[in-house]
Amino acid sequence: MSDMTLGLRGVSRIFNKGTPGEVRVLEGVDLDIARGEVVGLVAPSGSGKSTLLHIAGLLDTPDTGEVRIAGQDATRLRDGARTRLRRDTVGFVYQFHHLLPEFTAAENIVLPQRAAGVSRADAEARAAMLLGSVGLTPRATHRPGELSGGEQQRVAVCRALANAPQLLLADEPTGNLDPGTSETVFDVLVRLVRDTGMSALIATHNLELAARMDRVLKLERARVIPA
Ligand SMILES: Nc1ncnc2c1ncn2[C@@H]1O[C@H](COP(=O)(O)OP(=O)(O)OP(=O)(O)O)[C@@H](O)[C@H]1O
Repeated sequence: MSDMTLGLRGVSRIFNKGTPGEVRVLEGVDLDIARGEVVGLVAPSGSGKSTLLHIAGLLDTPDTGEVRIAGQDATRLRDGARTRLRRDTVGFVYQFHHLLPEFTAAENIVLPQRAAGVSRADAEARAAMLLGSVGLTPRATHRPGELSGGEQQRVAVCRALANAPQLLLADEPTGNLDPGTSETVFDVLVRLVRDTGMSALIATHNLELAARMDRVLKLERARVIPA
């Protein structure tokens, strides 16, 4: 098994190529994340953070370059195989929770497991365990609209970890929260990542939070470099 959870080689992404509106967002990006490594990504708004995370998480494909996840070259896979690799290895946390409003906190964590073929009993047990680990057992039957912003985001963290991904990608996971709540959600996120030994790439504007990670990178002039 590869010691690298994520490897990008020479990744470029150019929107509206060859037109007056051409945007060169990523150019020749190289990035490796080792197993168990927690890496911060600090980048100004509009610099290509989301584009990079989408490519790393197989939601978008680069114009050139290679994306390897868990030892597999994703750029060579057909759509169905890419989707399966994403489902089995990557978890996402976004700035806004994107929980399904009509389902309870527990159901939001059960559903991705059911989609991956886990039995209802096992999925419910894992959802209960995850909610317990972020201090939300008393909120398991609440719908997202009945939860605070910090609680919603803690549920979103549990959902991202539902299928025990090898790689967690987080795009400003606390960007929508006040400083105190942001701290709590961030602590929960990093603790769960460390406890399970997964790798993470966490984009944040918050330099204090970024400093707690193993390594901090920045995105500058379409390249990823040490911060
Ligand atoms: N589908 C697209 N078509 C054209 N341009 C795009 C597309 N997606 C992103 N861009 C442009 O690429 C640049 C990077 O966008 P991206 O969303 O990756 O930035 P970001 O760093 O995540 O910004 P923010 O922090 O504000 O979300 C921006 O200038 C954006 O306008």
